[in-house]
Amino acid sequence: MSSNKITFFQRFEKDILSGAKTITLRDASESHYKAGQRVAVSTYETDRWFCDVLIDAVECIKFDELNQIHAEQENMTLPELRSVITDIYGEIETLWMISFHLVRT
Ligand SMILES: CC(=O)Nc1ccn([C@H]2C[C@H](O)[C@@H](CO)O2)c(=O)n1
Repeated sequence: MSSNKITFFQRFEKDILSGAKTITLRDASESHYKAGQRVAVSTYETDRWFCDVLIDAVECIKFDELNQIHAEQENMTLPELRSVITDIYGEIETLWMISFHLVRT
């Protein structure tokens, strides 16, 4: 089912609001977002809304294909990014890269 909402861990809020983070990598359960869709963003921990984003693209990517560019788009180092993903999803092969930009209101 399509959803006009996405959550992020609170620790990423600043990076999203500053524009430093422009992608997020999710599992198949969040592969339903579509380019052009406006999505409300809230914290995972308390469901507090903090911005809207516009989805630019949703692309399938393998964990082993993650590179320095993806890390920069996540505002992390590549080892940090790999570690964050493994902490959240365990050993995962297929990810969905959701590219987005902030809607300034
Ligand atoms: C519930 C859930 O899975 N929430 C998530 C998943 C991922 N993220 C962030 C963490 C990294 O920056 C990227 C890569 O997965 O996306 C998140 O904030 N919340």
